[in-house]
Amino acid sequence: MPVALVGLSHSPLMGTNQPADETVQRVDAALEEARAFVRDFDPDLVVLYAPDHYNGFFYEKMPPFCLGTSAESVGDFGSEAGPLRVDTEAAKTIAGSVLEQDVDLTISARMKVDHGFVQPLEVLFGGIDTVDVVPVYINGVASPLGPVRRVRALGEAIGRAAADLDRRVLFLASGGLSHDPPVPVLEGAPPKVADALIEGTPPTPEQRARGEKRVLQGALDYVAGTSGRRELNPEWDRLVLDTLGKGDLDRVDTWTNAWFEAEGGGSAHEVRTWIAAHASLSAQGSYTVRSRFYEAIPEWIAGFAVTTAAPDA
Ligand SMILES: O=C(O)CCC(=O)/C=C/C=C(\O)C(=O)O
Ligand SMILES: [Fe+2]
Repeated sequence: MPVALVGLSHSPLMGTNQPADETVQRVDAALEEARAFVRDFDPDLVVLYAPDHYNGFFYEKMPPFCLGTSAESVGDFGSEAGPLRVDTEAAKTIAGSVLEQDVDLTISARMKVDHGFVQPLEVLFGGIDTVDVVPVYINGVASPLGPVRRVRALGEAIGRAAADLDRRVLFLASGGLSHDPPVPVLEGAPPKVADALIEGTPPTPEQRARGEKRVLQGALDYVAGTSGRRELNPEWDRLVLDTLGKGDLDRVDTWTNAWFEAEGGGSAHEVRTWIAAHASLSAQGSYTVRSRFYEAIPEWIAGFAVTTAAPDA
């Protein structure tokens, strides 16, 4: 079946804490190129790999991966709230096939998602209800994390499952690359924060506003060079993009979580979504990158990339 891939960084600060006009114009051009690629491919199903930022997944039960047979956006950081257009039948078929392939997978019949899922749908498709989606959560923030080879195994299994569908499937990765925004951490958290991370008590509007302000302040500190957090790392980001672009997934298998954090910061684990999407594409043979944009954008706390890829003929 026809397949294609788009990799897209997300940032909750896109549109609110804008970098210089020239940067915005370059990003817009890259996004327009990705939109043209998607229009040309004309997918009728999007397998969307994205992380969560303690809006849908909590430590009471924290799965490494979860496929939604239905999903609803919480609407954080001004992202669209409401139900995603999940193709429940396709989601169930893919989940069943993955499990049959000996890869464990949690499913959710009522998955809550945040800007990590919503932003790529808004950017590429103009909203959360314009294209059929199978949302796949990949834990990229809540330690402990398993080895990235398990992400590859999941991605390949989903790729094989998608091949059995009579659909035009776009594998879409949301997140990464190097970035270290102020996302809460359970270890050492004060009791109230720990409770929220474990139990997932929905934040009040005031609490949500405080979290969003904290991220904005984090970005202002990044720009000023006073954040004290891991700097963006363009060299590392290019290495990651080169390796994924070449389809060298055996090398990816050797990457450790400690290396991700040392080189890319705490949220660099979001690259897991890119690994999953490339593994899905690789399940149908070799592929070639069709376009690639990269720029380190401190205003968005993001090593920011947009890439497209398609199978070799
Ligand atoms: O601190 C909070 O309450 C919210 C933190 C948050 O959601 C940060 C998100 C950052 C990204 O999604 C990112 O940079 O990838
Ligand atoms: Fe994120």
